[in-house]
Amino acid sequence: MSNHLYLIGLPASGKTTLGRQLAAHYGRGFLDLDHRIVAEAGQTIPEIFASEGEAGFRQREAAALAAVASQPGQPLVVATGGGTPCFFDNLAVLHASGFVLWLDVPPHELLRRLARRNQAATRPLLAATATAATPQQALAEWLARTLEARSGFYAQARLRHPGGEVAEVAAALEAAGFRP
Ligand SMILES: Nc1ncnc2c1ncn2[C@@H]1O[C@H](COP(=O)(O)OP(=O)(O)O)[C@@H](O)[C@H]1O
Ligand SMILES: O=C(O)C1=C[C@@H](OP(=O)(O)O)[C@@H](O)[C@H](O)C1
Ligand SMILES: [Mg+2]
Repeated sequence: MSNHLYLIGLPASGKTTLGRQLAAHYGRGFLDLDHRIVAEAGQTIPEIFASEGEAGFRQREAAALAAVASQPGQPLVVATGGGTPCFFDNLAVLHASGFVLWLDVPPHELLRRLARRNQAATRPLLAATATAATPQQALAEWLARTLEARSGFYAQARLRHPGGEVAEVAAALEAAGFRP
């Protein structure tokens, strides 16, 4: 098992964005689990959801995580997808193979980021909110509902942090016991 640094949290919490920055900061490789799933499937995330349903996507996600967790070589910074820790035994796999950071960004900030053009288009779970009569309200409700359902998983992270400047997050990680 490896010693990866995993980022977990709701969509738009910045797992991909901050993950890349942390990888550069620590001189580690960066891996986005969703990008790996897309490369292996030869389909986009919305295409996978359309052809195989969420169940098919979750199978692919668990398989991709298991492969990353056990891959030999240098430890990486890994951005997971928003649902990754909440299915199968993925949370145990995360803890067994690295340090888990929950990017806990307030829902009003997630709402602001996700309301931007095209953010819902690449995230099939949000697609229905974009075509709702009141998209902002539908998005806010989805975020509240999803945080409620997932917070018990997210809260098991070694560190809960709102994100921000990479040096600040790195200092918090090291104070919480992360060894680069
Ligand atoms: N700290 C931040 N401040 C403002 N916007 C951000 C921040 N982090 C990410 N974003 C923006 O939010 C959107 C989603 O970020 P992303 O890194 O893809 O999140 P995730 O991988 O958690 O879904 C992107 O448009 C990104 O530019
Ligand atoms: O929250 C989720 O269940 C999902 C989040 C997405 O990743 P991001 O959190 O990077 O948007 C992606 O894995 C898929 O659309 C499902
Ligand atoms: Mg992402």
